[in-house]
Amino acid sequence: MSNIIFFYKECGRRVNKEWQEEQARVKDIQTVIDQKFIQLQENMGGVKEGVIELRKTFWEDVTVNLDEPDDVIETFTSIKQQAELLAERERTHGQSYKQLRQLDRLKNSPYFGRIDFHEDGEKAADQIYIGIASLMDEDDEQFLIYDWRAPISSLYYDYSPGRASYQTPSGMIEGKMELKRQFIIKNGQLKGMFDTGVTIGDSLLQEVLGGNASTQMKSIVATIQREQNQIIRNDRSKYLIVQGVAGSGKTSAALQRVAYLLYRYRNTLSSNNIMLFSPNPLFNSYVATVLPELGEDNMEQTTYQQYLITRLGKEFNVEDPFSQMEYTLTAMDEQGYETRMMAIRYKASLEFKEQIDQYVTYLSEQGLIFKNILFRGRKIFSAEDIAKIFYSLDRSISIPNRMKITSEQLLKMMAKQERQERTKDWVLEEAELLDKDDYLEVYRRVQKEQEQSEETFDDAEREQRILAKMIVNKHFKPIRQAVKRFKFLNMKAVYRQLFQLKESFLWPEGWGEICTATIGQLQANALFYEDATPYLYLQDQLEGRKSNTLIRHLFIDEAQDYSPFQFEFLKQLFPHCKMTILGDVNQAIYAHTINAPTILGTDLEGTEKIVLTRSYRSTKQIVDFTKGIISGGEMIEPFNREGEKPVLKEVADIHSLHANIEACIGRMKAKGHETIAVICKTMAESQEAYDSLNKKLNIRLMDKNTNSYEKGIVILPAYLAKGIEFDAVIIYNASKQQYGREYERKLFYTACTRAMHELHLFSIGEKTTFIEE
Ligand SMILES: Nc1ncnc2c1ncn2[C@@H]1O[C@H](COP(=O)(O)OP(=O)(O)OP(=O)(O)O)[C@@H](O)[C@H]1O
Repeated sequence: MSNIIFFYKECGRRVNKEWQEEQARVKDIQTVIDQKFIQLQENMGGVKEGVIELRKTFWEDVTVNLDEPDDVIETFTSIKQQAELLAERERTHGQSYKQLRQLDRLKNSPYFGRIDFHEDGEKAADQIYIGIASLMDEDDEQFLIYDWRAPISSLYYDYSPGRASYQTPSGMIEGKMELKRQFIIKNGQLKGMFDTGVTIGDSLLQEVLGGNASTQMKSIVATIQREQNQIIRNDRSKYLIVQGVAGSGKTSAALQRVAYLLYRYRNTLSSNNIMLFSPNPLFNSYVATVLPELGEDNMEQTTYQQYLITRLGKEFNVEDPFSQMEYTLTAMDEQGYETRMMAIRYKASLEFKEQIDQYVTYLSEQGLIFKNILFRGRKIFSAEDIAKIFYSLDRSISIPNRMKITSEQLLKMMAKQERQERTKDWVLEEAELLDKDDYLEVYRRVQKEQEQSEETFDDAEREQRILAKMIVNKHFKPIRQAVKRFKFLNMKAVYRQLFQLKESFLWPEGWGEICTATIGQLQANALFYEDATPYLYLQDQLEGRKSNTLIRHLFIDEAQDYSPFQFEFLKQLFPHCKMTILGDVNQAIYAHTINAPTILGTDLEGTEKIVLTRSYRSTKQIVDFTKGIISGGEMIEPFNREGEKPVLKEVADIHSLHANIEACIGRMKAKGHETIAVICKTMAESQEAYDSLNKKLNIRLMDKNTNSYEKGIVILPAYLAKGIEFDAVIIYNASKQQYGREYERKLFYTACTRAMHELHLFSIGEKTTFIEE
């Protein structure tokens, strides 16, 4: 940073004067912020007291009168008005609190950029200062700072001085950019400033990227690159697909895009309308601070596995993708391995989806399997009865609608059975065991009936009748609910049957073995990861789609890991959503991606594609090394940041490996690297490495349940390091034996591209052939 200050102070009187003017402006802005802060606090005090007072006196201003129906309505209206008033005050208070936090952030670093833009037809250029939020002057008339997401701010990211234009809701504005300046302001002090050319502050980017890796992702608003800005501000496409090389800023751009959308559509879109699907829980927490840092609430975050568990977790032991990955990487010698690999690939494909669609057509005519409905252990409807109802309905009605009609008919018939049940002996017996609360309830109902009915009944008889009704109703309730939720469909058996049908389906080679393995698994109430999506897809075709309409924008990060089948399923789940899909084909590490299309190749209507080829994470030396691992790596351009060349060392055995790694870690620490990762191929290898290295080093083992990490030394398998980065990376054993199959090439690439400043590779014996000479 000192270079930049030095540069400016040494550049003569003119520059010095400008420096002073800018420093003075920073001071002036601070004064305005202080005034606004005080004013807002005063207002807030009033609002806060108002809220407390209103909560206290809530019932005093409400007239409660329940005598006549009209009075009840009036009371209800009065409570509603009071509640609305309170909610409004609470909202105002919440907003003011948010503004206070925003001012606090601005005070430290009010802006990072300035452009002087001379709009065509205007007399002079305007000075536009750009920061993470906008700020008006004391009279709320002029912008002192423009939000980085404002239309005019895009000039800063898209142009160098010269002719420039930007889009506004009312059309294109053209003009000339006369100056583009970058600032570094910390703790309210101007620390550096320089005028920039084409790209935004190469030097500033150097500074930012040269720093230590962080355990939480940072916002990049001050240094967004032009190509990233195209992603962030894209308003048009239904599907925005970003293929970006490792470290090209896909995740960063995605998060700034969320902030942009929240700003651009602030009247219609809020953070709970946006969802991010991320690769694992660790990644979820890694990115969780970016939006709050920008003054926005976090979007909804989930992983695909979390979704699967919500829907299937109660019925099955659902395998997670990491266990599947561990299997595909370690079980090569186990019996049935090839079959499983084949199954993983086939069940991820659109061919399998088509077979399921065909199966659904078949089920429309025959073959649906139902369950008996039991009441107190007694069958009240047999599976056959239900099948009869279902298949007696007109075949032109869709399956989900027929399910609905069947459910309604069953409910009707159940109501009849329920009435008959009330006179049975067990009801009387149970009545004797009722507790006090139940009796009170019965008494209350008896009273009510008495008031309403003109006939006179024997109270005891009335009581008995109500009691019986209550008891039977209680027992029927869960069954009724289950029927409403179509639980009478034997979904597990229907899915299993798919693997038992031979005729009229076009099954792939090896299908017989796939079927045996799948059925075995289902019988143990377990579901392979590759079965979970097809299972839910089939269920939704039969029971009706469960679509989420709250989410209006979906972000899928690490999208290369999703299968075409999963993508179809997601589209069905989020039918009205716009999607931003980000990934890197070279990091497609799951077995289903072998020789298969990824969703990054999607070409649906409304798709726009952006390719990022510049890598910002790693030094030039690391990028030059990693681009040699994959085919087509020539197109990857490193950002010009120098570092040491990656080092590979072949060692004789595991003892020597550990001794070398210990020494290497010692050197890394001495150089000031704060996050150092020993990346293994699998969890099994990570555990082994940990057990040994742990004896001498303070080291943490990360597994699939880890959801945050601190600075220090960590050991983890490559597939969990996805999306995150470290100052220094040590590849535990880059041998030919470990990384020998073509399938492991991308895993190896993913591991190596996690390094920001230093990469060290060790190999027991001969190194992998993925490393070029
Ligand atoms: N414009 C930028 N300004 C500053 N830093 C940037 C910029 N773009 C990317 N970076 C930095 O580069 C690193 C990689 O970014 P990010 O993780 O978003 O890339 P990615 O494409 O998602 O990577 P991967 O696919 O390898 O997980 C991060 O440290 C990020 O802060």
